[in-house]
Amino acid sequence: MTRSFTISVPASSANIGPGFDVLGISLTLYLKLDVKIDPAVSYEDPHNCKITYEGEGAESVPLVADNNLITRTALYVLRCNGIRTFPTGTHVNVNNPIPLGRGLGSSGAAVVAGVILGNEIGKLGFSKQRMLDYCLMIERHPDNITAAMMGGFVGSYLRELSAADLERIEIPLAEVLPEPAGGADTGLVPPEPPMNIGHHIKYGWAKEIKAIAIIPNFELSTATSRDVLPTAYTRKDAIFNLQRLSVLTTALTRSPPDADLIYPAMQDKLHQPYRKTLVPGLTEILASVTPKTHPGLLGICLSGAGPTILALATERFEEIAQEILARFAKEKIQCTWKLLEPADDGATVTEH
Ligand SMILES: Nc1ncnc2c1ncn2[C@@H]1O[C@H](COP(=O)(O)OP(=O)(O)OP(=O)(O)O)[C@@H](O)[C@H]1O
Ligand SMILES: N[C@@H](CCO)C(=O)O
Repeated sequence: MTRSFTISVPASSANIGPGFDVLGISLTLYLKLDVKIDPAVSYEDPHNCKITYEGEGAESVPLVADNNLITRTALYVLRCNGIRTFPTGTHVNVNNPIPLGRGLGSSGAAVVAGVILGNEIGKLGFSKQRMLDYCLMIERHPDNITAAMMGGFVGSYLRELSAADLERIEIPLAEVLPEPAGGADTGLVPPEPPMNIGHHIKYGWAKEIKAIAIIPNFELSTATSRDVLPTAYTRKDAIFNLQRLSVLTTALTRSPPDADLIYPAMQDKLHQPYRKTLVPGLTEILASVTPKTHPGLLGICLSGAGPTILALATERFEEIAQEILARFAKEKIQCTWKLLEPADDGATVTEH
């Protein structure tokens, strides 16, 4: 029997200033997979999976099942559960409006979509909480993943694992995800993730607050943007962030939002100062676009690992965006911008 369904997963912005690897907001820009399984159709593919792709990344994303992040993740979930390939006649059409490598959680959305695809195809019946465990074996900081899966404004942490569980999660990624094998099934059975790796809480969100994403026209991979960070911090800098984080999570829930409280609470000393070498103009933009110069602005930060800038505001969205666009233009960087809101439902599956 033919089956078709759509998986929808929102973009997300991690960190929100001081919440490095901890805070995430899902955003109303959705990666969509239209999946059709027709056993009467046979695709010439060793994994029985035909991938078609539209949108961001169409020129670069591989369309081979064991090489594409979405389907490779789905294969990992299936193989952990004793299923080697997609069912005969699987067609996955990807529609992706989330720009790649810009700090808007494109890889998080792809991993969440892949885990849900594996769960649906294998009829595994996992809860979102269990699916998060699978996601966290692949993308090992919980901020984007949790926001994309659960939706809304979320805080998350990784449970301290037992020595045995730690061994399972610390194995190299190549041994978790099936390696592209050019068609041959290596027979590898990947390790199942430990239970309940990630814990999260969903905060409220003041209805007046919208998110302006200013997206530069260059990619910055998360790996490169993490490579510039120090391995140790001073007590002073750790306390600086913790103090702000403790205020920010509640300040963003209060109506009307208080810019005097939120703007300073979105300052950070753990990642943004080090990433300025990778995002020309970053320090100047963060310091000069303020609630005083731009009424309506609440706070401003680097979105995830960058280079996108996220400005939270209640009004004058166009004006704020144009100011940041002009500042990037002085650095010879062209940008686009989008006005977004938290995507409350997170990832969803709709049967047709
Ligand atoms: N829809 C997709 N299909 C296949 N691969 C994807 C897709 N989206 C992202 N990827 C993979 O993820 C990479 C980008 O991941 P990266 O973590 O560097 O950036 P990001 O997730 O966009 O940003 P951040 O994690 O800072 O929010 C891409 O280069 C690509 O390999
Ligand atoms: N918290 C992560 C998000 C990027 O995926 C970082 O800033 O490196």
